[in-house]
Amino acid sequence: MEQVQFMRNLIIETPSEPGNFAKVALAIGQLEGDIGDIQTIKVGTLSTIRDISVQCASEVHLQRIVDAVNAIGEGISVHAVTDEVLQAHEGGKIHMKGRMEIRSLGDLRRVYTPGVANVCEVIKNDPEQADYFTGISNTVAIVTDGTAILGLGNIGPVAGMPVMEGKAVLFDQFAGISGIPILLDTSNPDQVVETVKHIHKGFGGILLEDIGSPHCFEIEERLKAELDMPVMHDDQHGTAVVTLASVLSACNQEGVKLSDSVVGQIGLGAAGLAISRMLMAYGVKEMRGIDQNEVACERLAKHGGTVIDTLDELMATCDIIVATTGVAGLIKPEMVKKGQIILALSNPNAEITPEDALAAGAAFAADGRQVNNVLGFPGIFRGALNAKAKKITYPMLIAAALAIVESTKPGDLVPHPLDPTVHLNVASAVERAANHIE
Ligand SMILES: NC(=O)c1ccc[n+]([C@@H]2O[C@H](COP(=O)([O-])OP(=O)(O)OC[C@H]3O[C@@H](n4cnc5c(N)ncnc54)[C@H](O)[C@@H]3O)[C@@H](O)[C@H]2O)c1
Ligand SMILES: O=C(O)C[C@H](O)C(=O)O
Ligand SMILES: [Mg+2]
Repeated sequence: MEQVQFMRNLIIETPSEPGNFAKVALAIGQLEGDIGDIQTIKVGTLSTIRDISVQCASEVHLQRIVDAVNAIGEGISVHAVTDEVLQAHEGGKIHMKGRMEIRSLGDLRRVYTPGVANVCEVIKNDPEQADYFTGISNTVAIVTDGTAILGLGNIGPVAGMPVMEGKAVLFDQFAGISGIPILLDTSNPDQVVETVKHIHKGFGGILLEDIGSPHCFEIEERLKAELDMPVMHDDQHGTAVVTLASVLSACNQEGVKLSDSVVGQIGLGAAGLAISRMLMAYGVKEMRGIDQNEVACERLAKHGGTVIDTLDELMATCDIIVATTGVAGLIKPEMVKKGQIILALSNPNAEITPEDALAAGAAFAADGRQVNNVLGFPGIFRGALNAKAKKITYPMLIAAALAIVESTKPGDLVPHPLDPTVHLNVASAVERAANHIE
């Protein structure tokens, strides 16, 4: 047999009758695939689905095994071949779970009818009691139309669901917030605003996620104006907060002032424009920017930035470079200026890897895995919800950025996302800013 090199999991459906799994095992075994763990995912009356791990020698060997299983016929088929990342997503990453266990009829009557009716009456007579007797004030809608999923582009809301589930897991783990994905099948600002307004009563806040530009700007502005609750487009402001924090940390460590620095922003979409606006508001000496889209460039100019004609010119004239284009490898090592700070933030793949940027002479370099809005949005919403804030204001965002700077260890650009103190510090700074406490 060829040398064993890797393991894959095959999701295989068989009719729910004895003997069918044996046929699958035989087909795999005859080709010298080595069966490991077997997990039954679903048992239905008609068919059963199992996750079978198989060690294979190569991709070609794997394909032969898949073909052999499919060739059995008789209702047996391979639905998917997964790896460890896909496996971590099987069944989805989130699940709505009760906070009470119902063990007795007494419990049932307290948690459900008739007891619950009294709670409904309490809330009917004083709607603010919903803050105490429901989970609404601790629940945030994660709303996407799927038009700018990471740097993958307009792949639709369903394909973007793994990102939204990921944001929900981060909300839960870092801020104790229930995040509920809402997938919209429209990008029309009127319809998005109308839909979110009609569902907002079940939520304490709205996180807009991976909604592309330019429609994201109108959607966020209108929702902020029309709803009395925290609304934030993560890719704009969550990213801008974390970027400001990392730029401040880099400047502190280099002994330079942001107000003496020229910053170049590559990509002026949702993330890029918000980063530019925040850095300008924070007093950067000059904000330069470039985008392949003329309207995006005009937006930067309208907000006081300088549009630059070529990427080479931008790279050659700025002390700090931030890139949010979604285009992997856009920045070539030969474009990097010695001593530059380079934040290439596109996910899943950066415009230049930190290793390449540092090797080319950058003083500091990071990518979108390190400088990531995960450092911002959980704590920002925790703080806003704690303060019962009606809006997420600019001072709250600046407070969040400064809390991230304070949580950063010397020598680092940003804190470790698994360091729970950063999320607590951001939450507390945002809550204080919302309550105008210095
Ligand atoms: N690290 C983070 O926390 C973080 C947060 C938000 C977004 N991002 C990343 O930033 C990227 C953009 O996200 P977005 O929400 O701003 O998307 P977007 O679609 O709103 O903006 C992308 C912009 O880049 C421009 N662009 C594309 N190719 C270009 C090129 N070759 N030269 C110049 N401009 C170019 C587009 O015209 C557009 O204006 C994504 O890859 C996303 O993963 C990272
Ligand atoms: O999702 C992330 O990892 C960060 C950001 O929201 C992005 O769109 O890339
Ligand atoms: Mg995003």
